Amino acid sequence: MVLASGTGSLLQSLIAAAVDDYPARIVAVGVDRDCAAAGHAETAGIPAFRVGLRDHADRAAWDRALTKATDAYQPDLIVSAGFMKILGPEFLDRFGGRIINTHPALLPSFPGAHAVPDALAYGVKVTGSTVHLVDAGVDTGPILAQEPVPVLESDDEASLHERIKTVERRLLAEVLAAVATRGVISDGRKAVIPK
Ligand SMILES: Nc1nc2c(c(=O)[nH]1)N[C@@H](CN(C=O)c1ccc(C(=O)N[C@@H](CCC(=O)O)C(=O)O)cc1)CN2
Ligand SMILES: NCC(=O)N[C@@H]1O[C@H](COP(=O)([O-])[O-])[C@@H](O)[C@H]1O
Repeated sequence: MVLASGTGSLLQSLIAAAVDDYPARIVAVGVDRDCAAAGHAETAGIPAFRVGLRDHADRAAWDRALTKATDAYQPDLIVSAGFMKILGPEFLDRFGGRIINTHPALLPSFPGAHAVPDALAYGVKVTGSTVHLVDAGVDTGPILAQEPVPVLESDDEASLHERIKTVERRLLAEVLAAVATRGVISDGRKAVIPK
């Protein structure tokens, strides 16, 4: 199960990876808004659903609806691949420990929805990609994998973000396969994928 909100290039990379003997299958795609990611799911013949915040009375109702829509597919794991909403307590109660997120920075640096422009504005020389378990905080969950990405003098947000995405597309597929195959051990702060 993949959650997305945007252009869906990371979703596309997971669709391309999840073939042959890859140890995971994408059972559905959930989005919170009309976005290209939903189109990629349709093109690939993968069921997709939309649970928009504005379609619900409040955040709790949205959380409940997203949980119900996701539960219908009985996913073993959930991947947040550019999903731009903070998952709420009902969703975390139901799927906690089984939600993987990819973040375009080296957490704990630059959490939140604007990591790439924040890193550029700060002037860091190295940023990167983080894959982590999702918890109730914002990008505070136990880290599963990280990889550095250099920031070039010539970079703008688009060029830097694309270079980070190139790493994310590979790293996310690798981490998902490892967790699907060997599971993950976490004490809530640190996480280890057994060898
Ligand atoms: N409970 C959690 N849910 C999610 C996490 C998380 O760490 N804990 N990670 C996000 C993905 N993400 C960063 O990697 C992220 C996405 C969005 C936001 C955010 O502030 N969203 C705002 C609305 C922004 C918008 O609608 O454009 C919000 O939810 O109010 C922060 C971090 C996936 N979910
Ligand atoms: N904080 C969440 C966040 O910024 N997520 C980021 O959204 C992008 C989605 O790319 P895509 O739409 O091309 O798959 C990815 O870089 C992902 O790390």
